[in-house]
Amino acid sequence: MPSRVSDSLALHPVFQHNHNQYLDLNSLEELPDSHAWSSELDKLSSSPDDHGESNLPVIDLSDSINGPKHLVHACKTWGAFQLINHGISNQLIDSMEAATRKLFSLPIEQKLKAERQEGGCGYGPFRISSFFPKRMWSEGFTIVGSPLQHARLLWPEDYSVFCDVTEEYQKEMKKLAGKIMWIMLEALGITKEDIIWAGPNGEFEASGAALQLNSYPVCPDPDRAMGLADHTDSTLLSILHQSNQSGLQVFQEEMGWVTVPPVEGALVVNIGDLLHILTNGSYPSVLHRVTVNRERHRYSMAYLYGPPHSAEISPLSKLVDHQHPPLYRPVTWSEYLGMKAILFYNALSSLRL
Ligand SMILES: C=C1C[C@]23C[C@@]1(O)CC[C@H]2[C@@]12CCC[C@@](C)(C(=O)O1)[C@H]2[C@@H]3C(=O)O
Ligand SMILES: O=C(O)CCC(=O)C(=O)O
Ligand SMILES: [Fe+2]
Repeated sequence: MPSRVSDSLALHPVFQHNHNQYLDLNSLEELPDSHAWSSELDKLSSSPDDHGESNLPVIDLSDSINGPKHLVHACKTWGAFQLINHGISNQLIDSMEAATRKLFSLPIEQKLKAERQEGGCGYGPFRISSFFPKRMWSEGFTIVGSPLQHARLLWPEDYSVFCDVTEEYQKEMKKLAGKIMWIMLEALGITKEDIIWAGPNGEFEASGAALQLNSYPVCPDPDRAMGLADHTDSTLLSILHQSNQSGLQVFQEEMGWVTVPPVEGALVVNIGDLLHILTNGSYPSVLHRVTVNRERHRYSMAYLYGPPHSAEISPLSKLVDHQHPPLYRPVTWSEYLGMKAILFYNALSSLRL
């Protein structure tokens, strides 16, 4: 069987890591015991289940004939795909990646000035870290709305460049996410009238989102380290840019862990738990994780897209009948994020009817 942390954690104890003792991962020549995952996992990079290359479909958004049907097929079979010709300019993506690199290259003491507090925005380990006995080989920065408050702490003289690029990036990602949502939903026969919270024009104006910037420094012992442990996103969908270094893997029932190599100009889209609920399981959320390497520092930017925080999400009535009863009870995004923080791998199944 493929190595999944979810398989080995029957119970989900919450580990209180001492994050006051931040380690500067960029300066370590050996893997400290606090970051050595070998006892929890099979070898990460040389697992026989890792095919080493991606079969994740590459979808061309500019192909109006075949694009939508390929996209929908990818959602049903993989829960993820790579998207090309998506309309987001290379220049904007490059600027956002440059801002991400600039942020993580700050000295650790400086980054800690913008440390994330309980579940909010700012610099720190992944929110799911407390479910694991070992620490991950990564650092993150979470942005919800404007990063102004934190950017001011990081660059007192020069925060506007970071704020401007994140604002523009989030604006463009929001439009793209809405577009992808409608391709997926229309294929299931869903129209604008079926989703009240999509707003009068169906533009998902009030949708919620977070922008998660991630850094995975080079690692002295990558086979025993974990960049980001396996998880599903608590979103409708997530749109990811990865720098030119592989590391992301998606879990596919028949193949195990499959590496998603960076494809020039492509964004990786993956289905989250809320779209799984909304579509009554037609589009399943996908388990994914990140491995690390000893050659190149890897960066990623994940746009985590969800419904308005207080909208009740439940299986769409058009997708439900006698043969297909609703599989999940209604839940709001806020409520679900709270559940994920306590139940983690069991959050989705706890909503099963
Ligand atoms: C909107 C959100 C999804 C997220 C929790 C958050 O409030 C902001 C950070 C997101 C993230 C990114 C990395 C993986 C993840 C599981 C985590 O620990 O923080 C996701 C959360 C999620 O999707 O549940
Ligand atoms: O870094 C990556 O490739 C994946 C990041 C991710 O899964 C996330 O931020 O939710
Ligand atoms: Fe993720």
